Amino acid sequence: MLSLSNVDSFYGRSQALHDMTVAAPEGAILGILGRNGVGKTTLLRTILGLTDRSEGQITLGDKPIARLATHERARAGIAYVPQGRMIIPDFSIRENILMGGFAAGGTRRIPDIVPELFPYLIENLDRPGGVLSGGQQQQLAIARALACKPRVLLMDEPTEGIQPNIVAQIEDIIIRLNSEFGLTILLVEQNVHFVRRAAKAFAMIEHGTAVESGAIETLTDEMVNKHMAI
Ligand SMILES: Nc1ncnc2c1ncn2[C@@H]1O[C@H](COP(=O)(O)OP(=O)(O)OP(=O)(O)O)[C@@H](O)[C@H]1O
Repeated sequence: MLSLSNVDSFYGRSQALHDMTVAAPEGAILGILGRNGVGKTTLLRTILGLTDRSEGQITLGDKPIARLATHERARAGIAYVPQGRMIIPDFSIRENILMGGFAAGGTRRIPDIVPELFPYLIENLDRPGGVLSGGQQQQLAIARALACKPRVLLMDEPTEGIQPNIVAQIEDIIIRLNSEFGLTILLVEQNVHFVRRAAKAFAMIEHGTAVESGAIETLTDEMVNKHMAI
């Protein structure tokens, strides 16, 4: 279980999270929903210690991690698949994947799970990351995160900007990472239909705080219309 309790988080003097309390059940997907700019990315960045300052409790299992450096949180088992994927275009696929291992100080090898999930990447290890399609870059960003052998994956809008016919493949990978490989996943996602299909629990974010949360079956259309309609 990864949980945040009464967390405030800041960029300079600007407060982006307010009294955020949210929990991802062990081995489950937590869907994180809300309009643009409400603090979903900031929530993931706060878990990794990537905002300027935060207060409150963050625990992974029974271990408090809020005071740890970012690399120590990675070593504790948290990996990040950021919005926009952040592939290094001039690095090869191999180099992009191995960077994830450096983040956690682990072994400098491609994890066994990658060939099983992403055969295309393994067949093209020497190609530069920059020539890949959006969907292939998303696969690469996920493979890079897996290289630090995480227990928990933080995924920020993994299907955003991906060709519609490839979106279902990425969604299936996310579901497999959870159901077959047991990863706990915090999934920021605009596609409510996918969240309902994949997640066990949800948190609806508004103004930097969780205004609704619970089992996915309790996410109503009224909540979606109230907090996500533009
Ligand atoms: N680096 C930063 N410096 C200062 N303010 C920031 C920074 N990043 C985000 N913010 C502010 O924090 C608030 C939350 O932004 P955040 O990106 O977390 O929202 P979001 O829900 O992920 O939105 P989106 O769906 O557009 O990514 C916004 O008001 C935003 O302007």
